[in-house]
Amino acid sequence: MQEKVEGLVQWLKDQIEETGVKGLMVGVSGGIDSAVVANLIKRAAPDSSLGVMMPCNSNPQDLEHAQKVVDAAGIDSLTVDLSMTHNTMFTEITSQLRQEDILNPDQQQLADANLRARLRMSTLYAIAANHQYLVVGTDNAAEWYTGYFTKFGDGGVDLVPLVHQTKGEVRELAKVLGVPDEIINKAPSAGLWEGQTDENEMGTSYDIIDKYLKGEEIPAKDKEIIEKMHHRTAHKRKIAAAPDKF
Ligand SMILES: Nc1ncnc2c1ncn2[C@@H]1O[C@H](COP(=O)(O)OP(=O)(O)OC[C@H]2O[C@@H]([n+]3cccc(C(=O)O)c3)[C@H](O)[C@@H]2O)[C@@H](O)[C@H]1O
Ligand SMILES: Nc1ncnc2c1ncn2[C@@H]1O[C@H](COP(=O)(O)OP(=O)(O)OP(=O)(O)O)[C@@H](O)[C@H]1O
Ligand SMILES: [Mg+2]
Repeated sequence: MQEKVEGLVQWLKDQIEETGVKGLMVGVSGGIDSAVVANLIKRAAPDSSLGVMMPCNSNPQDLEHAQKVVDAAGIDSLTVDLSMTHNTMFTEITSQLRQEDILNPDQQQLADANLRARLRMSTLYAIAANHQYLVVGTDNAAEWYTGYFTKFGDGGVDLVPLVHQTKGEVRELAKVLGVPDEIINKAPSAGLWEGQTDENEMGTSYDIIDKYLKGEEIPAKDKEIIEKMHHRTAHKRKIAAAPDKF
């Protein structure tokens, strides 16, 4: 794992060198993926790395966890509270829809959740432009393969260092990097609505997705869920479709 840490840190340093930017930044949620990225960017750019905490009508415990991550990593940080912006924007959007266009409650919850992820992306890019930093994403191999991220939200980033690491490998990296146990041991959540956990929403588990990615046998019902998610989200891993030139 130590070798992997060094390889990823070197890769991040190379990206700074090749692109000519001044540093790297990440949204810090209080979850394990962003905790690992915060530590990696701090090592790659000790004096020019930034963690941004962005509560958005979130559970207050997320912010406490995010602060613990920032403190343990020793990374510079700032907090931008997006709750009011989100309320105003979502209320204004839905008030403009015609009655017959009003979404069902599940679709509405998803639209609301994805708006939060995209407000975070907009915030990160506003700060990145100011600092001349790159925005570093946190998607791991399991999230990337299943498309379990918001297109142009948490998926809207410049670098994706963890994209070949299974969730299990992210946990191992977190231990080596000194991420607090409380963060390592909690259930992965997008925190996009009260009580959301990744594994409940997906209907399968990261352990099973990791096994699938390593070519190991998994139950047929999980295989079906994973392949369906992968197929349905192919568009998120490609650039926008364009017609042939004529
Ligand atoms: N075939 C196609 N070709 C091109 N574009 C296509 C398309 N199908 C849908 N689209 C477009 O994509 C949109 C749907 O994609 P998207 O907006 O991403 O939305 P969607 O995939 O429906 O939802 C995002 C999922 O990611 C989860 N998430 C989000 C953020 C963070 C985390 C986390 O783990 O922390 C998890 C979230 O809980 C939810 O399950 C559609 O509204 C449409 O605009
Ligand atoms: N409240 C938040 N403040 C700042 N960034 C956030 C916040 N919520 C989500 N993000 C960003 O969106 C990313 C995607 O969230 P995701 O839940 O997949 O990762 P995580 O929270 O780091 O880890 P876990 O999957 O274990 O919850 C986060 O890693 C982080 O960069
Ligand atoms: Mg999370």
